Amino acid sequence: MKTSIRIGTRGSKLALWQANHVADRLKAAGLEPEIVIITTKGDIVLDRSLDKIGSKGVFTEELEEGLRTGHIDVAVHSAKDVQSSIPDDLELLAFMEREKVNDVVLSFDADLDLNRPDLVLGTSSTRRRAMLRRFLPHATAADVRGNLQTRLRKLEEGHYHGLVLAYAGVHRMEYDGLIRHVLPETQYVPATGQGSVAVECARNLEPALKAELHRLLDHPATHVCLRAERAYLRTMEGGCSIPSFALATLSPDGHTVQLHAGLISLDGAQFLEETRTAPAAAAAQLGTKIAESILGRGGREILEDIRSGK
Ligand SMILES: NCc1[nH]cc(CCC(=O)O)c1CC(=O)O
Repeated sequence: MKTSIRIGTRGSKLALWQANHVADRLKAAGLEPEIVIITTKGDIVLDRSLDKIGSKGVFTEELEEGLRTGHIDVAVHSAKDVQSSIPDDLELLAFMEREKVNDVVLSFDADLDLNRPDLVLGTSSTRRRAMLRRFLPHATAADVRGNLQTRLRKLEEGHYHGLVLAYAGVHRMEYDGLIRHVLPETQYVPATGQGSVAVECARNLEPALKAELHRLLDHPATHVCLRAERAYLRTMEGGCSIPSFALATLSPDGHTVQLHAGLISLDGAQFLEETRTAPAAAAAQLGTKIAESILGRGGREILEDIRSGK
């Protein structure tokens, strides 16, 4: 088995944190990781919101090409940014242990009151925008793109009172001191995969190496949860551009997976959600079942409205 591993990653600070997280694990096991930075379309196109760039996998395509050519051995992504179906010649070899899943509100105002009538919150996600319309209808959601550092700068410049972000990224960038509110995950249900790091490789990577990387990096409990959430998203046929949400949890004995998932209309008026449990071995079927149910209960019409730009 070869021991030098080329780890492909985007160049943002969060992406590099994730890649270093992987590299540290591999180093501790006696492997020799090397980090290779690859720029993706999502890093270049910053003047349009993500749902308007159009193609799925805006943060992953160039990395996947690197896996195919052998330029890199593994690609590291935020699990949330990985498309629900990946190409046949590639595979997700590990989902790393999940960080706390909540969304949080950051502000330079230590006393930021979410009930102030003129509240403006920065967010780039359709899911968060729709949830804000539902749970904080007086608030204005301002679109914000760019990496976390850019968003923080815009917050500092006063473009909005607060910024809604995933706790995971905030914590990894050590911005915890700016967290003013932790949004409850029962209302602001996170996006599929939020808080976990995904490791992808070519299907034909050396089998012994693949097995070793899986053993060193995969967190089985997180993997089961992501299997349920990703099956849900796959059946929803959505990328990061639809306001769907999914959060799975595994019982302490590891036998039962619970999935809370759904879809919210852009205006926040319709909030379709469902929670069910299944044996851990049936995690994927659970995701598919909930998605089919949500689609049948009006989800199909919500997606149609979004696609036709209503
Ligand atoms: N879509 C961008 C993205 N991808 C992963 C994270 C945060 C960290 C994570 O959930 O892994 C973020 C930023 C955010 O949503 O605040």
